[in-house]
Amino acid sequence: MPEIDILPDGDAWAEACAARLIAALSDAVAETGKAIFAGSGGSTPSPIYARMAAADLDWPKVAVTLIDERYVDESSPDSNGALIKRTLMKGPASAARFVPLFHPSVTVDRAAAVAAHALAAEGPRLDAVLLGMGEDGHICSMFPESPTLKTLLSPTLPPTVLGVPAGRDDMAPSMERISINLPYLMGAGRVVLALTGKQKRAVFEREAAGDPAIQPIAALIASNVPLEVVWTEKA
Ligand SMILES: O=C(O)[C@H](O)[C@@H](O)[C@H](O)[C@H](O)COP(=O)(O)O
Repeated sequence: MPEIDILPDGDAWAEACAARLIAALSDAVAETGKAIFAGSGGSTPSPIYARMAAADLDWPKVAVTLIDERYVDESSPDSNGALIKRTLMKGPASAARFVPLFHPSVTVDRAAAVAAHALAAEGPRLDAVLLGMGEDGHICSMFPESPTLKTLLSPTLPPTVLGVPAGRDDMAPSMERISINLPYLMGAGRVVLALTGKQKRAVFEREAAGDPAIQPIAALIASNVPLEVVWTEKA
């Protein structure tokens, strides 16, 4: 079971998450002249993005992408691209370059293939990743009941981006999605899993002890993803 870093309140929690991610990006810029950040959607990351946006970083050298996206363009309220542009890429951070996962295409799988190509062109690894977790235990678009789950969790594939079909029950996404796979997380510099609330902590502890073949959190742990879990009770 990975250690959970427990923060006293929402401010300290958001600050701790942002500081870890910014440190990883800053180290990557110093070492390689560039850095890649992949962020989550959902409601959890906004206060973290607000703090990252205020950080002193060489933003023109940073590429910002997503760990997953709904198959919608940025005019949709469900677009993670629109969310990250609005909450992270503002002020000095607007000088970063956005690498979308959504591309208009005939099918979600074709769009994912275009995204995989574009992301591979940015470099072999993500320097900093911010993950959120749903109360069903999903991270990225790795949903318990999705037919794409096994492929997304295969540790032996190269890092890539895959299309995820919509499903009918609560354990599958309600819309088509696009997601990075487990090997992208295995090769990442730092991976912060930002959690809030008693319920998510209980889900995390249950999932961590689960089956790596079908439970994403267990798969991350089994594959030695450099996971840093940062929790506070109330954000
Ligand atoms: O929805 C998304 O874009 C992310 O793919 C998803 O993994 C998210 O991080 C969790 O569902 C948690 O969402 P909340 O932060 O809203 O609880």
